[in-house]
Amino acid sequence: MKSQQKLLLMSLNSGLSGEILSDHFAFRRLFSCLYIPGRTLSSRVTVRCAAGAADFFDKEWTEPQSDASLKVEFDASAACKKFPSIIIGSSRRVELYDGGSGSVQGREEVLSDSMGESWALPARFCEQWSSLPLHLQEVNSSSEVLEIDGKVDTLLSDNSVKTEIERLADDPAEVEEQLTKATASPSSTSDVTTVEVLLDQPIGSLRGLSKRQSSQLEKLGFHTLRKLLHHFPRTYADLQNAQNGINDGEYLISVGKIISSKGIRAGYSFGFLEVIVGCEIGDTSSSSNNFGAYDDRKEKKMIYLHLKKFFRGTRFTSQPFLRSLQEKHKIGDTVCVSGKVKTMSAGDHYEMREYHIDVLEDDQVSSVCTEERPYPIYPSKGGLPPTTISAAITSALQALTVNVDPIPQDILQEFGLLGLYDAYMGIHKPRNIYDADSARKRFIFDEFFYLQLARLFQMLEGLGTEIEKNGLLDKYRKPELSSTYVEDWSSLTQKFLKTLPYTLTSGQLNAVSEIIWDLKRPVPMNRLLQGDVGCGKTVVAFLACMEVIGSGYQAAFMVPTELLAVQHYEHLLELLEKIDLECKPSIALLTGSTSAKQSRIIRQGLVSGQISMIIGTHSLIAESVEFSSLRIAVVDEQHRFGVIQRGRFNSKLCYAPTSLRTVESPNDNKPKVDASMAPHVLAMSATPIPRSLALALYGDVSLTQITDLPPGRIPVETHIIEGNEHGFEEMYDMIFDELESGGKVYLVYPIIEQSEQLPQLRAAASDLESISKRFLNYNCGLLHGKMKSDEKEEALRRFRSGETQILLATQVIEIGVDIPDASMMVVMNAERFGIAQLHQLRGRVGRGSRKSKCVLLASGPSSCMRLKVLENSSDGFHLANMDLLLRGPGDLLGKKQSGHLPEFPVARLEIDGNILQEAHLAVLKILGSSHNLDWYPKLKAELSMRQPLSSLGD
Ligand SMILES: Nc1ncnc2c1ncn2[C@@H]1O[C@H](COP(=O)(O)OP(=O)(O)OP(=O)(O)O)[C@@H](O)[C@H]1O
Repeated sequence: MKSQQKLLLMSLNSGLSGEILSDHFAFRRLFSCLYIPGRTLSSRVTVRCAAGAADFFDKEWTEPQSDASLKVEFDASAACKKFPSIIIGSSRRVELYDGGSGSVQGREEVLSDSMGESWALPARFCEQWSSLPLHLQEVNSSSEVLEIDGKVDTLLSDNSVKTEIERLADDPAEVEEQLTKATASPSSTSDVTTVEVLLDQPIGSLRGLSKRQSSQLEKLGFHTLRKLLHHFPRTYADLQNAQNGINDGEYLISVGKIISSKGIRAGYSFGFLEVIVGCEIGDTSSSSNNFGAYDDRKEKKMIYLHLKKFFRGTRFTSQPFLRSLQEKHKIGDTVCVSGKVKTMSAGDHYEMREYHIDVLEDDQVSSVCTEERPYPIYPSKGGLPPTTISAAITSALQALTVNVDPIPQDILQEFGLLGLYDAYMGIHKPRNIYDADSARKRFIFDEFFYLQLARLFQMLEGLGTEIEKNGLLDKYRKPELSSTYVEDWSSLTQKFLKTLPYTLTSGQLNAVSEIIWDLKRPVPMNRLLQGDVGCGKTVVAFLACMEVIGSGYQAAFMVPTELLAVQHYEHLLELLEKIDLECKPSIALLTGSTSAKQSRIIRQGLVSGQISMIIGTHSLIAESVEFSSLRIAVVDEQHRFGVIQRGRFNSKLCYAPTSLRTVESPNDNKPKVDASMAPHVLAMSATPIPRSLALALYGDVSLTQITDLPPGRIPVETHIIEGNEHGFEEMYDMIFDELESGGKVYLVYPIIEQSEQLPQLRAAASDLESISKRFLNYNCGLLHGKMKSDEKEEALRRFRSGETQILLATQVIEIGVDIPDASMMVVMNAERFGIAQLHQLRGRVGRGSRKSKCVLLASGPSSCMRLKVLENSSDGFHLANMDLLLRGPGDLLGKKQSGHLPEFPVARLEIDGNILQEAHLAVLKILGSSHNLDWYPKLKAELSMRQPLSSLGD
């Protein structure tokens, strides 16, 4: 039969389902169109597809089968191989609700409640698809079974639908066209209303919330469904991790019952709360346990988690206070506990000092324990229990519809993204951790996508002709890299280059050339210089400053700490020593410790132009500091500075180059700059960022990367040692050998003074005496954040000069400290530091030609495992990725970052650069096809609903 050859029969049992359908966007749209609120989930919908579409599937699927309720059971992977664009599992089934709680009935109620009765009516629904042929809109919602096939079409209660779909099926291109129109046509403005109406519904319209709860949610900023749905889980409980054995120092999530809760007064001004939770887990030690983690035959055992919180101060030791604490935790409550565990001397007892505890409702308990789904744990907000938030989110999810997505299907398809509906479900109700991860990807994509869309859209709007607009988009499609030859650098820059005690690496040379090219343009530069620790960024920035000074302007160099400011100042003075006196620029240092008198002299020098370069801390951006002609602001390790601070340089507009003492008089080659032009900004960072990021993010920020290290560097040999008695002896022996052979050693500590609460942590000041005694023939120094500025400088100076050979320090030395002959570092309680932080710390050694060592002392065997990545790699980018993987998926969400780049609630710029690139391409594609977004009304509406750009850190 003719139709048999070109028809694909698909029966959708249990709702509109079938992964394969959801992965082929044309089908998916068709189903979206056919979905009618009010139909029960058991309805079967069989759709006849065009021959071209049928070719997508293996032969047997093109043959109608005798069983009218043909099941979609096929080898999906075979189809995937044949058609790589089909990604199985990238979308959830087109289920409308989660599990049992989600019935159409429920949804209808929510919708009708929140949107008025009429919304749930088929006619109202079809209004959303105004461009669909009329008779398709008139489909009768009472059709229990809608099937279109030669054999079963009698079941159709409305022939018009059949006719239309059959007609469309004859021409696949037309199917596509109709469906595209249905979703993206400029005329389908009612879709836009749907999305806005849905996501931007006031929170009060949610079903199941009491007045008090909704006003509480309102107060906490959850004004709309959108706001609520963007309250992502902090982590997911995966009970499997407890089933697989527990190691000291591990992050554990477990469910159990509270068996005791006591507020204890342990001293005059010292009290603590101890909550004991008993959890039943699989006994891995049992020999009979060869079964899977959830196998019933597995033997169980109880473990006891002692959750402890300490309080210092007399008012925290009063009985009423302690009683109120203990009463907060009711014996018998089932709770989900997460945190780092420490083994206690009694077997099967573990202590948790930093933990989260969530009380579970009865129904949650069963879902956590039996479903094996990741269980989302929400951060509490403003005292509202996470369970209330979670319940509100569940209601909000029920109010969503599949067509809630403003991003067109073809873009989702092309970039392998979940639809928005699936993403919300995936993040809040994942079936497995991969669901949550795919959902996360979608939200990251959105963050990057809308930011870039808004920027480019605004820029396009400002342009007059189509040619100009296409020209702008072309610029973003093909970013050009430009650089300046050394011969074209100012003579001061060239002289400075010649006096350097080393030759620039090719990475440094390219970086300087790129930056100088920018400096010569009459528009403010906004450039990020990125390179791994110790690659030599400082000298590149110095050269950029020389270029500006050589052209008669001033430079400011801002660093996050006084230590670093002094270090850079002294380093620069040293480098300038060989420059002829008459052209030597005058340099000044301005920090919080600069005396008032000195500071006044410096400020006068800056205003008069007597000082051509200033190095300092954030005091540089104080209102009282003014410049005569500031032309470049270098911001070192800028992630330590807020965006606002950096932006404040812009207010220090430059005037004309006047009475500067520099040699080079302005010449004719000098660009004609606007006297009030904002200064160029050069930010420096060791945080690894993908190359595509800068342009993609801002459009006007350029990225320069140094990818090589100065020659002669020998990779730092890294040792992970367990901090037991034997480990410490081994470490001391290594220090001794290093000192004997003329090396210098940093000992890095997590804290300054020993603490009662954290007795397991080594402390810098407390260890000074014992280390000094142990290494009697050597001198020890101490450096930490609580010391006065001059004491810190002195400690560093003594270590640099070799007066001390051992420096006990805290993480103050993490950033920028440069003592090239320091050859060994020991990090105590290394697991207390993040991987990226340890990488930065380790970067303090191995900066010279001497072979260096780094010893990471771990508190227990499980921490050793985590630190192993540092033993195997010294690549900052790789380590940033590993850091994230090791911390687990829980940490992927809701992590705020600060710094030079916009703040993204979900995205992590160090690792999500590829998604950013995809979002960039998607934006170009969309704006390329519709400059004013008229073809994409949903997107246009979404843009207007999103936060203004300024709040994204611009
Ligand atoms: N081309 C080079 N050849 C040899 N040594 C160099 C070269 N460039 C820089 N150095 C030296 O390398 C050391 C590290 O340089 P610098 O402090 O600029 O690194 P950085 O990139 O700022 O590192 P960090 O991010 O750790 O602060 C310095 O002692 C510097 O003098």
